[in-house]
Amino acid sequence: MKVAKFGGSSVADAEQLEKVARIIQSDKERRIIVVSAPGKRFANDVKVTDLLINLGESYKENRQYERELSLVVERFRSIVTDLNLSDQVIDKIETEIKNIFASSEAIYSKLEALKAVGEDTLAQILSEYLTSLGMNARYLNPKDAGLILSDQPGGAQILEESFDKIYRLREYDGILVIPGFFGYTSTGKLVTFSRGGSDITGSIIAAGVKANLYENFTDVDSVYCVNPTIVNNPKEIATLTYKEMRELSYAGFSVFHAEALIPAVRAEIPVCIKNTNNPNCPGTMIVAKKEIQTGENPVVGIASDEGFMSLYISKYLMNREIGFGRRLLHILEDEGISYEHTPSGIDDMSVIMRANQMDERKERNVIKRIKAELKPDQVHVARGLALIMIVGEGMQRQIGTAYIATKALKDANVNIEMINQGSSEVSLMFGIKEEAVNAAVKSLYQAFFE
Ligand SMILES: Nc1ncnc2c1ncn2[C@@H]1O[C@H](COP(=O)(O)OP(=O)(O)O)[C@@H](O)[C@H]1O
Ligand SMILES: N[C@@H](CC(=O)OP(=O)(O)O)C(=O)O
Repeated sequence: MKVAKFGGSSVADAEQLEKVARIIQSDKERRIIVVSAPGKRFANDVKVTDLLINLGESYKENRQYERELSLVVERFRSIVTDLNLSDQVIDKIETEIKNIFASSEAIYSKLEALKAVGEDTLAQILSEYLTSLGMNARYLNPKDAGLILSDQPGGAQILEESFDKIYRLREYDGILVIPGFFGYTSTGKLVTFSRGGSDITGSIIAAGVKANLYENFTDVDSVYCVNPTIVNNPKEIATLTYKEMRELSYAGFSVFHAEALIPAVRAEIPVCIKNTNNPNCPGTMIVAKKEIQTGENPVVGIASDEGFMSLYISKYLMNREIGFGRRLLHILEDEGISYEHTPSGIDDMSVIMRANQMDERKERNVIKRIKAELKPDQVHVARGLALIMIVGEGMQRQIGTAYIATKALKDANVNIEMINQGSSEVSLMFGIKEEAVNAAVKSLYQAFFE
């Protein structure tokens, strides 16, 4: 049995959905289908999830929202019309959205429910379309599929008890179409994963039913060794290990959600990234282990991501002060801030975190508390930081990777603000200024792959 997830680009319009139907039809093993909400049809288009978020913002701020609502409805209407389906589902969307607004739930719960309308509607449309083509397909709500999630709106996580129920989906002999991106808490409240989270739903379902393969259909032929929007026609990656992909997706390979691998890894389900627009292309396989041939490039990929900041603290004799790091991290914990890395020296320590977690108010609080409680010699914040991650299991055995990387950065005239080698030696990370990212990535690509 295979679980196939189709991303926003694969379900963006009727033409894409026709391709999706052909892919499902061409392999009887594709029994469970997970879908995103319609994504962008062209460069400046707006994803349905973003249309829903805009609608929610207008509602929350008591503004007129008829225009935002009609953008959502019209997007689905054109799909339904082009696929020659009944427009029953269109009437339902409007009613459902109005019911969400009229409910007595807290505003944040209403906005969560609203965000899920894109996936939920598309799954119903696809199921109806597959049925119209003579396939035995059925829409299944995530609650009925057994997706029980933690109560963390916009960042929910799967609860262990879900998996036994999901396993029972194997018993159904037709095709199940399940909306991605959301599930329910044990008290029945709808919660979403973080953005891009349909990948996570697919992985959970694949792990739950113990699928032979989790196929993740998107709009590129494979995972490339570097972001294709930075380097033209980069090399394709045929096989990656779970560990490599986890590092790369965390560090900016947005083609696959960073949290989506974990369920598949635990159940040892291989993952294949494939192109809906070119389904005969083999794509990229993500597996538990791979043989590393002698002479093979130790680096498989170079990922980059922007939007980080660092909090720098220095204090003479910090190394002698027991509990300094713990107290610093505790201050961040109190403000609800998670951190990514903590490079440190004898008398100084930096905490690297995503900048969107710390607005000006939080920054003032954090600095005030650090000054009062830790009495540092210096404390300051630097925004506009980008992280570049060089990844490859082969790096464990290869001498000179850091040399090649630092030379490439020097050749591109890029200043390194921070270096961190992961303990597993599978990744090497550099912190640089955001404006230098493209030049740095291009130079690193040349050094390792050309
Ligand atoms: N290393 C990479 N390899 C392939 N695609 C990448 C990589 N890094 C970023 N991407 C981007 O990821 C996009 C696919 O992810 P996404 O837009 O989330 O797809 P979907 O709509 O299928 O969910 C590609 O179009 C590509 O621009
Ligand atoms: N539609 C949701 C979830 C998702 O996975 O979308 P996509 O497959 O387009 O990345 C989002 O935009 O976040």
